[in-house]
Order: sequence, then C-alpha cells, then structure tokens
Amino acid sequence: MQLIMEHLSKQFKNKIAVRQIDAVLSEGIYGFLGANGAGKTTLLQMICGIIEPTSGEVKVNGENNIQMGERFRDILGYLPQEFGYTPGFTAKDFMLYIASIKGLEPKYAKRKTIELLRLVNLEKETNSKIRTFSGGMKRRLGIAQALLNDPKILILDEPTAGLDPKERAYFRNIISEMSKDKIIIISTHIVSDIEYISDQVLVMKKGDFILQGTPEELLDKVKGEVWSCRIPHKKWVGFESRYCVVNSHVLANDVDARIVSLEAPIDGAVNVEPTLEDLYLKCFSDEMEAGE
Ligand SMILES: Nc1ncnc2c1ncn2[C@@H]1O[C@H](COP(=O)(O)OP(=O)(O)OP(=O)(O)O)[C@@H](O)[C@H]1O
Repeated sequence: MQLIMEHLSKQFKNKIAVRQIDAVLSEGIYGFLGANGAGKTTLLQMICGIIEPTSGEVKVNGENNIQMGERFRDILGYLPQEFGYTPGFTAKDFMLYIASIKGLEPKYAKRKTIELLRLVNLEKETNSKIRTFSGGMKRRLGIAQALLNDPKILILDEPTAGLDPKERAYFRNIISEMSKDKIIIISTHIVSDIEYISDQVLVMKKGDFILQGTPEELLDKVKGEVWSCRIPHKKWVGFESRYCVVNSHVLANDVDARIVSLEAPIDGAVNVEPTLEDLYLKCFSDEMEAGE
C-alpha cells in the first residue's frame, strides 16, 4: 500500500500551516517529529480527510482519500490530539459505541473490544466509567479505539501525551509489533517515543519536512558535532546563548555540558555519540531562542 502526499498545503487565513509537502509512505512506522505549531496536526487531519487541503492532495494507491469516502475510513484508524470521551460510558460502552460508528459487526466489535482492552492493559477497567480514568488510561483507550477496525493506516497524534514512562515503553512495544502490515504515523515532539521504533523519521518545521531518513541516517547528520565538556563558571555566562546546549549540570567548580556545535566549544571538549535529541535541539534551537 502507498500513502502519497502530493504538494500538500494548508493555509488558514494568512497562516500557512503546511507548505507543499511531498512524501510517499509504505508499510512501516513513521515518526513525524516537530515542535508545537510545526503543522503536524494539520497535516494529519488532511491525511485523515478531516480537513481539505488548500492545494495538493493525499492519495492511497493512486486514489484521492476524500473521494474514496467510506472505503478510506474502513482502512483508517485515528487517534486525534484532543479526544472527546463520554465520562458516563464504561471503557466497553465507549469501544462498542465507536465500533458502531465505524459500522462494525456487533459480534466482531465485542470480540475486538475484549482483545484491544487487554492489549492496552485496560482489561480490569472494562466495566469502569471513563470519568474514573487517569489521563494515561484515557489515552490508552484512545489507542484501542483507533485499532477497532484493524486499520491498514494508523494515525496517532501525540499518542503518549499523559502516559508515564512505563506506559510509554509499553506503547512503543505494542506499536512496533503491529507495524508489519500497516502504515503507522506517530506525531510527537518527544524524541524518545519514536527514536527506536521508527523506520523513518520526518522532522517537520514551519509546515515543511526539513529532514527525512532512517534514525541512523539522521544521526549521521550530527556526527562529530556533539560535545561533552567542562566549562568554568566564569566562561559559562553567555555560553547558552552562543551554543546549542542539550543539557548542563552545574558542579562546584565548573559546568558539565553537552553541546551541539560544528567546532569544539572549548579546549578539552570530547566528541560523543549523537542521539536524535541532539539533532532535534539543533533543528529547533533558533525557535527556542526566539521563544516561539
Ligand atoms: N483552524 C485554524 N485556524 C487558524 N490557524 C490554525 C488552525 N489550525 C492550526 N492553525 C495554525 O497552524 C499552525 C500549525 O498548527 P498545528 O496544530 O498543525 O501544529 P502542531 O505541529 O500539531 O502543533 P501542536 O502540537 O501544538 O498541536 C499553528 O501556527 C496554528 O496556530
């Protein structure tokens, strides 16, 4: 299966949210990585056919997604960033309700509901009301509903928002297990959510993909540019505005810092293995400085 974005753009009044995106996706996991406001949600909504592009189009195996109508919705699973849960519903009621909207057979829906609530570790809460759920539990329920129709295209907008580290790790495992026969898109600004499970990472900035490749290919782009160094206190002043500082730890005599820079930021700096977080911070350091 191929999911194709052709010159895809979206403009809201005078704001261009997505600009001229071209991409071809086939089965696998794609991490859309970008800061808040980069245009991720707008792009995902166009892929899902929820909003129409200002120009360009989304195609599935050569067919326009909106024109495909029901046939497209049958193969689509979507977890939006904001999900409206009915607090008085139990987890099971909610799943069956979504299944009926998706037009699934009641018998299949019941079986799938049990299977998916088990998958997302909500088995014990099957008959609990959603109003008693934590943010993480609601998010897991959101992931379960997106899987009800065994979608071939699964789109998850910030799926790990509100999940604790254990839940995040569990989420990564279940997603990587189901990627063989699906196109899975995960949008996030949390690098660790996609670093190890994505086949391709697409870095989105100001409505455009500025980088695209396997995690290894992207890491190559910052190889030799990540430094571990000790900076005396008197030299540390101003360092943060001149350099892209990934992290820093103030010690008694100096500051232990990890810095992304083309050249060694100080004598004695040691080149270290880069991570995608280094690359992310390099790509978005200008926005952080500008406070965007
Ligand atoms: N309906 C809308 N009307 C006007 N501007 C919008 C609308 N939706 C999004 N935007 C703007 O388009 C840009 C991209 O927004 P979008 O929500 O797609 O980004 P994002 O990467 O998903 O960020 P976030 O994670 O914060 O949602 C932002 O500047 C946003 O303010």
